[in-house]
Amino acid sequence: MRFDVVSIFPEYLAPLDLSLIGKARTEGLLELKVHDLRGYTQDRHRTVDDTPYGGGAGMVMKPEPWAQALTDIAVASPTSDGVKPTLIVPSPAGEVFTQALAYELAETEHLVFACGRYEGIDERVLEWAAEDYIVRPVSLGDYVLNGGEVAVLAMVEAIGRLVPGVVGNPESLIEESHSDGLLEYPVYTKPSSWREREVPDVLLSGNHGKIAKFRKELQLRRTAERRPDLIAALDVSNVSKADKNI
Ligand SMILES: Nc1cc(-c2ccc3cc[nH]c3c2)n[nH]1
Repeated sequence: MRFDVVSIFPEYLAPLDLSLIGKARTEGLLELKVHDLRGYTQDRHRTVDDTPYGGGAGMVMKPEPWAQALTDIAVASPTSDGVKPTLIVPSPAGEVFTQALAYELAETEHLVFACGRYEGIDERVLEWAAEDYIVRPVSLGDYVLNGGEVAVLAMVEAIGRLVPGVVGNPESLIEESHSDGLLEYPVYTKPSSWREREVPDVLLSGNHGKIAKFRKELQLRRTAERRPDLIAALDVSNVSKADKNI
C-alpha cells in the first residue's frame, strides 16, 4: 500500500517515521512519501495562496501548484490494477472518518492526501482531480483544525495499522473499540491490588467463558453510557435484545 501526502508543512508529518508506521515503512509493508507543495510553485516567492473571489476573510490555496503535484504523484505511481488512486481531502465539510472507512481505505492500493491550509483549496482542484482520482473529502470529526495535517496523521495511522503485518498480533485488531460496533472493555494488568483498588475477580478466575461474558457486558454498558448513538446502530445479530437493555 502506498501513501502520498502533499502539504506546505511536510515536517508536520515527521511522526509517521516513528513507531508502527515507521517500522512498517522500513520493512516495506507500507510506502509513504511526503511532498512539499511549494516544490510545485513557479514564482520566486513560491506562492501557494491568494485572496478569495467573492471576498471574505483569509486566503485560498491556488489551484495550479495542486494540479502540478497531483499529476506528478499519479504519474509517478500508476496503480497495478488500473484503478484510479483515491485522493483524500481532509475537510470539516467531508464524510466523517470512521473505523469502517479505515477498513475500506486499507484495501486501497494508492492513497493520496491533500493537506489544505488557510481557508481551504480552490474547489476547482477537486473537480479537476476527479479525472484521475477518486476524490473523497473526509472530516476527522465535527470540530475545526487549522489544516489537514493532523487529520492525515490520524488517518494514516488508523488505516496503516490495518494493513497485514503492520500490527504484530492481528488478534489485537479484533477486540478494540468500534471493531464490533461497541466501545472496548476496560483492561487491567499487574499488580492485582493497586492503591486499594482490585482487579475484578472474574479476570483472575481463568474461566474464559465467564471472562468473555463479563467483557461483553462491560462493552455494552460503556457504550450505552458514553455512545448511545452506537447502540441504536448495533447489528442486532451479534447482540441479543436483552443485552441491548443493559
Ligand atoms: N475534521 C476537520 C478537518 C479540518 C480541516 C481540514 C483542512 C483544513 C484547511 C484549512 N482548515 C482546515 C480544517 N478541520 N476539522
